[in-house]
Formats: sequence, structure tokens, C-alpha cells
Amino acid sequence: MSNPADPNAVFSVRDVTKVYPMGEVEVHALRGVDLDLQRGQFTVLLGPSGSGKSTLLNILGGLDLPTAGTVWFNGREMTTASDRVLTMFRRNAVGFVFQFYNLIPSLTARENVSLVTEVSSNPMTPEEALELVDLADRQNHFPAQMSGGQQQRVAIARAIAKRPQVLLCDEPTGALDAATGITVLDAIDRINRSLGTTTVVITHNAAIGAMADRVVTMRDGHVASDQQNDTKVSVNELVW
Ligand SMILES: Nc1ncnc2c1ncn2[C@@H]1O[C@H](COP(=O)(O)OP(=O)(O)OP(=O)(O)O)[C@@H](O)[C@H]1O
Repeated sequence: MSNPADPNAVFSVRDVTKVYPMGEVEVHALRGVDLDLQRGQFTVLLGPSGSGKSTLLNILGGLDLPTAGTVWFNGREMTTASDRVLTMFRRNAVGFVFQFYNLIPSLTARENVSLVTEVSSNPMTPEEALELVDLADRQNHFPAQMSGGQQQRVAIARAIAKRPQVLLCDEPTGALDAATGITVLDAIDRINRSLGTTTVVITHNAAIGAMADRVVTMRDGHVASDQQNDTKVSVNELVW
């Protein structure tokens, strides 16, 4: 299928559906999603539990395939790409951050980040990545010696050390209190601005939408609303 999308879009999603067969029944997680994500844009993805946010993020990041529909990345059709292309895409183009940090407990912050830099094609050093999330002084700490917010920032450093074009975050502040969540959002915001990384953040917290360029809300497997913010609120001014 030829690309109908805006040539500046990093991702173009057209009529994407996802059906999970569950024994006798089918779960329709996505029911026809259309979305273009622009280069460098910071998008917050809102919506009730079960509305399809994680399913969409996993499809964008090449962790899952749609049942039908098409996804393009930089104009290249990903939904028909070979396993090899998808592996290179995941390895070099996409950084993922999840609610739980998934750090290896027996490795220091620097070693956790270097796991990724060792297999990427154009990484920054682990030290540079940790500096970007304001953890230059914690490189030799083990996860158990760091707070939840610091561990999440190590996870962010690990995700961006490969200089991904895209950073996909699924509830990155979901396990954190508000003050700690702010430090994590500040790190994500700084990376978006300084590296120009196209960023998508899933959250249940609508207040976080104010720091984004764009707020997309999903409902029942659809994009229910899609708004651009005329002005972005700085992370420190967020109230929740
Ligand atoms: N691997 C799977 N197998 C079966 N059903 C699934 C699977 N993954 C997701 N679903 C179902 O698809 C629907 C959408 O799930 P998804 O996780 O995308 O929603 P969400 O908006 O991210 O929800 P939450 O905010 O609770 O994380 C839900 O009904 C969910 O139960």
C-alpha cells in the first residue's frame, strides 16, 4: 500500500485494528486507528483503562503487529517488513520506558545502560546518557541503592542511549508519587527538546497533557479526540 501520509510524519497509522482471540470470544483492542505523529513532537496519550493505549504503543514500537491496517515509519511500511527489518527498527530506532523499570539488580546504573549501548549502531556513552537524566553522580549505584524516580531515570537513560528517533513511554510515572513523577517527566521533556526525540507518553493523569505538544485521547479502541496545545506548560508548573 502506498503511503498516503504527511511526508514529515515519523509514524503514520491507517485503519489499524487489533483483535485478540480469547478462547470463544474476541477482544477488539483497536477498532480502526488513524494517527500521524510528527517529527520531534511530544504526544500524551490518554484514555480509560482498556481503551487500547498500550496496544497502540506496542504496535508503534514493533513489539506487536496489527490484525489489519498499515503502519509506516519514515515512509516505510512496517506492517509488511521482514523480521530482520523489525529487529533493526526496535534495536536502533525505538526506546521503550515502562511503568516498572526492569533494571537488572546486580548491575550498576552504568552497566544497565551499557547493555543497550553495546548492541546499538550509534550509541552515546552510558555516562552521557546518565548525564542527560541528571544521574551523573549515580553511575556506580545499584538499583537497590536508588529511589524509584532515580531507577526510572536510569531506565530512561537506557532507552535513549541508542539515540532513538522515538521514545515510547507506557505509564512512566504510574508507580511514582507526584514530586518524583515530575523529575521523571522533566528528564523525558529535556530529551525531547535536546535530542528532538519524537515522544509518546501514556498516562492516566490528564494533567500531564499540559506539558505536551499534543494530547490524543483513546476510547474503546478509537482515537476519541486529538488536540494541539497552543502553549506548553513547563513540567514544574504541572499540578496533579
Ligand atoms: N495480549 C493480550 N491478550 C488478550 N487481550 C489483550 C491483550 N493485550 C491487551 N488485551 C486487551 O485489549 C484491550 C486493550 O488493552 P490495552 O492494554 O491496550 O489498554 P490500555 O488503554 O493500555 O489500558 P490500561 O490503561 O489499563 O493499561 C483490553 O480489553 C485488554 O484486556
